[in-house]
Amino acid sequence: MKEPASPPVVAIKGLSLTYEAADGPVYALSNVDLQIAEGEFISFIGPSGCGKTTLLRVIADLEQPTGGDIHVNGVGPEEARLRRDYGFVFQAPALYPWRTIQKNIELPLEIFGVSKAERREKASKQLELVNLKGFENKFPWQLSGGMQQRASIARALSFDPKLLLMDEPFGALDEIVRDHLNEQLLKLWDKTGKTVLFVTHSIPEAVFLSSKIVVMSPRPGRIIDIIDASVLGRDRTLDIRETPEFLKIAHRVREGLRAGHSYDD
Ligand SMILES: Nc1ncnc2c1ncn2[C@@H]1O[C@H](COP(=O)(O)OP(=O)(O)OP(=O)(O)O)[C@@H](O)[C@H]1O
Repeated sequence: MKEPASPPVVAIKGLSLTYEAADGPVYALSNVDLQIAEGEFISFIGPSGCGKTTLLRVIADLEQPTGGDIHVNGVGPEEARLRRDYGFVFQAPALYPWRTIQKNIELPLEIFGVSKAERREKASKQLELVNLKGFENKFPWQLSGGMQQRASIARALSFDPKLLLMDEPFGALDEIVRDHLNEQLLKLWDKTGKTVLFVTHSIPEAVFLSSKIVVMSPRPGRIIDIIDASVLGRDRTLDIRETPEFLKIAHRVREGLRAGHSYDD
């Protein structure tokens, strides 16, 4: 008999968000429907202004939608946030320069009042997961950009959230470093079984990392295609990017982006 499907980690129905700007309304999200299952790696891709960041921020309870429904692990975004269901990684590592790497990773735990011994243990586990063992006593400025971003991933994972939200985390890094981090992130995903929501502008990055790719379009911000990439398996290495299966998915993403592009951009 078939196992009953577990409830979606993120369930979004008819979601809209309109910003009231000085020169009129901005339709950042319009009628978005999306279901994300546990353990998926979902990338959001689309041109600037299509609402990728807004969608992530709504899920993280950093913005309030103006219409529709959203549930995260079966509750509203606020309750999920208070329950610490999310970790958030931003484009800039945003580490505190006066704290060591260890102390930066411990920070969310410190805020939540976790004891010193437990903080140490949890931070050490995450340091190992992102391959930063041995760098715990360094300051952020002593680390490369890629290492700093790995430290901010460890910080987001410090209280072991079920959901990792990543807003263009590798956008500012050069291609070689980015490739390397993509491989490490896939391994981390496989090891931890987290559900990852990842914003990117890069087609190869989206296809390489994801189990599903959500293609978005601006004015109004909306989803125009959802592409299943599970045919690529979970155990991927960078050379998968040369395979016909990979190129076929990349082609479909590109077609989606082209169809949703307005040429007055
Ligand atoms: N606080 C705000 N007030 C008014 N408009 C906003 C606000 N935040 C975002 N917007 C607008 O909402 C739209 C969606 O923005 P959002 O940042 O979500 O897009 P994005 O797809 O993440 O873009 P990018 O790829 O450039 O980061 C854009 O037109 C943006 O200018």
